[in-house]
Amino acid sequence: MTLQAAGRVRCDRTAAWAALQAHYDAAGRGFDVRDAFAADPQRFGRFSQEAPHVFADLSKNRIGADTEALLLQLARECGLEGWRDAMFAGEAINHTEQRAVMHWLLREPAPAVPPAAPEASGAVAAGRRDVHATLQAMLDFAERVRADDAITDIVNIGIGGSDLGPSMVTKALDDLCHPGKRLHFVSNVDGAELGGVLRTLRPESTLFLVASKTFTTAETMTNAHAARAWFLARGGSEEGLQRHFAALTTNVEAAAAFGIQTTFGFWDWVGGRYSLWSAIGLPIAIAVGAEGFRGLLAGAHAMDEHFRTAPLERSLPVRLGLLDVWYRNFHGFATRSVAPYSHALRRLPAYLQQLEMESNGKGVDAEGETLPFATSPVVWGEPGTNGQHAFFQMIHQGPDILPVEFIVLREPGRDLPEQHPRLVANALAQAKALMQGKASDDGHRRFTGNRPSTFLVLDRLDPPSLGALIALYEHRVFVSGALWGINSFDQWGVELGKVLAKDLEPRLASGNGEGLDASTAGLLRRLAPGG
Ligand SMILES: O=P(O)(O)OC[C@H]1O[C@H](O)[C@H](O)[C@@H](O)[C@@H]1O
Repeated sequence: MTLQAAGRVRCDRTAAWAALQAHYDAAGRGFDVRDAFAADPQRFGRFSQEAPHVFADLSKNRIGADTEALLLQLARECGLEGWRDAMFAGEAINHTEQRAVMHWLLREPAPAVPPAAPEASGAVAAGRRDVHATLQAMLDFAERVRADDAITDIVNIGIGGSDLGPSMVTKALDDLCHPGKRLHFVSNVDGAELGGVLRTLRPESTLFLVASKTFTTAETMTNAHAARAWFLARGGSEEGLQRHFAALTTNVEAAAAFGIQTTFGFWDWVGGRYSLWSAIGLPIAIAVGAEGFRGLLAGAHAMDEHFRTAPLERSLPVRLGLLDVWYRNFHGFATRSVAPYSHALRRLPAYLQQLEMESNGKGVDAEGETLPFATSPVVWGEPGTNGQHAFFQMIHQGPDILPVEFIVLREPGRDLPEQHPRLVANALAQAKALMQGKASDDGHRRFTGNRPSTFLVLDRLDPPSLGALIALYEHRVFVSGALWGINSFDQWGVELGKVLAKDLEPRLASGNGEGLDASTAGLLRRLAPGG
């Protein structure tokens, strides 16, 4: 599909792009947030945004009202609204795989009366028919596992999108998790991970969930076969396998061929990194129950509606996505640090790395043409306050500007709530220090300030708020990807390494480097047994 056919215009081909460059040269480069606050008493209000379950303060960023106006013009000229509507209409916007992109459909509330006639496009109507029956079956299964005292350990075997979302969410909602169920996430093909978990388990009290959209991913299949062998070797029977293994996949046939009968399916229009809302979310449903899982979906749906209906200038995903474009393409800031001031959200940076960098880490536009500008920032981070005692030195005083995104909860979690004010004060202090800086005659003690940050606030870390936060990030990635003119929904960049690994593995035994480049051949010899 050409950009033009899709009603899209690549950002660098718009009038707004040139206007933004001129604006950057004239005012953006030298923009000082401290001066902007002094000049505009309304700045906090102007650059903060309420969205469902999430409040955002963008005012400590290097943007003025004129910057945002031009960025909004850019969004309109790029056809963002039409592209967003195409996603919500179920069009095959993932054109390199000829797939619709409808993770949002998984979050729609069940219709009071099932729709008789398809009122939307074919893909949406078909999806709507399937989603709720599958969801109900999965949630019923989750409730049965929760009620089954014989099952104490649930092992999710999956990688990438079949691991990061459920792993992050179950940690985030730990306060609400079933106290009698231990959840384990095994992703790496390094036997140390599965081996370490299996050592703590007994087959009769363990449920394995084999989570893989394709059911072909090498790491997951290797671990699933090893788990099955372990189960059978410890006295488990073939019938027992049926009670102790379930599959979460779009490839029901492959799961059956593996020997698993209990399968919860989903559809090719759910991208791996957007799949925690589907059957891939089963570990979440087991941990927090059907009601909790529905709460997660409801929060995400509220954010979907915000993204779908709010005018661009009041849309939080749009404002954040535009800021990303401004920083990446005009200021040249190459990274964004994510700093959740919440131990529970400690895996959010890892989750966002896949969501953002696998979606928008592309070097060609939708037509395959090489892009003359940068795309996804490197997303990285650690929970606060830990990061403060590690890399914040560089964020405060290093020569690079590293925008930070703080995520703060108004209400404390269950444990030691009296420590919460100290946590929150630290987040506020860091954001303030980054902006304000500190003058000193001694260069070592000088803080230049004017270092940008965004501050996201959730009232509490409950399923709806977390669902909304994740959906916010999904849509923000959509926005910047739309402007860059790329396909945010494929991931061809992960394929080459998979193919080469298949060729290299058998060579490891012999050290045979024939036909390989000198470096790989040399390493292979060094790594071969006795090398
Ligand atoms: O769920 P699976 O099919 O096993 O895929 C797991 C992961 O591996 C792939 O290589 C992709 O890079 C990811 O987008 C995907 O989430």
